[in-house]
Amino acid sequence: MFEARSLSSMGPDNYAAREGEVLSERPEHCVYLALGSNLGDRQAQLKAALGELRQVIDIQKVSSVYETEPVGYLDQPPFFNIVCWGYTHMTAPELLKRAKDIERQLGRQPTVRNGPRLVDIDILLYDTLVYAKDNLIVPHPRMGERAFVLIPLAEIAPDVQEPRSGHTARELLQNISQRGVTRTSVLL
Ligand SMILES: Nc1ncnc2c1ncn2[C@@H]1O[C@H](COP(=O)(O)OP(=O)(O)OP(=O)(O)O)[C@@H](O)[C@H]1O
Ligand SMILES: Nc1nc2c(c(=O)[nH]1)N=C(CO)CN2
Repeated sequence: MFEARSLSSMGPDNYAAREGEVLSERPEHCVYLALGSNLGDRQAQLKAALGELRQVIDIQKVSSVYETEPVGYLDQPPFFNIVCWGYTHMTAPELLKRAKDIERQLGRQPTVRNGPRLVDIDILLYDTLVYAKDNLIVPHPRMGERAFVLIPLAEIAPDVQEPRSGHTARELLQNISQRGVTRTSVLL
C-alpha cells in the first residue's frame, strides 16, 4: 500500500510548484504526522487540526488518543498526542508551511522550546525522504526517542521504516521507555 502509492523518490526541491500547475496532477506522497496539544480543550484542538489537514492530506489512518506526561520541559500540563498518515500532493516544505499556518490559525502562541501549546504539528516521515535544509528536517530528528510519538505510530503502522536507521516503528519502540503514555477512550 505504502510502496504502491509512493510514486516519487525525488527531493522536495525537484518538484516545487510551477505556475498554473494543478495540485492533484502532481505525484502523491505518503506522510506521517504527529500532533500534540496540552492547553485548552485538547480533544477539540486535535480535531480541528485534523480537519484542516484533511484539506491537503487524504488521511488514511488516525491513531487512538494518548494522554502523555510532558517530555523536555516538565512543568506543564499533560498532553494529548496522536499520529496520522495519509497521501498528499504537497512537497515537504509546502506541508511544513501549511502545518505551521494551521498551528497559528488555531491560536498557537510562540512559547519556550518544548513548552505548552494549543496544538503542535510535526512531520515525522515523508515517503522515504531524508532531508535537512532551511527549517525542515525529515525524518523528524527526535521521533526515535519519543514514546508519545512511537506508541501511536506503532499502533497504526508498526512496520513503517524510519529511513535514516532503517528500523521500523515497532523496533524503535522496543529501545525506549514506554512510561508516561496512556491510551484514552477519547475518539477523534
Ligand atoms: N519535521 C519537522 N516537523 C515540524 N517542524 C520542523 C520539522 N523539522 C524542523 N522543524 C522546525 O522546527 C521548528 C520548531 O518547531 P516547534 O516550535 O513545533 O518545536 P517544538 O515542538 O517545541 O520542538 P520539537 O521540534 O522537538 O517537537 C519549526 O519552526 C520548524 O521549522
Ligand atoms: N508528552 C509530550 N511532551 C512533549 C510534546 C508532546 O507532544 N507530548 N511535545 C514537545 C515539543 O514538541 C515537548 N514535549
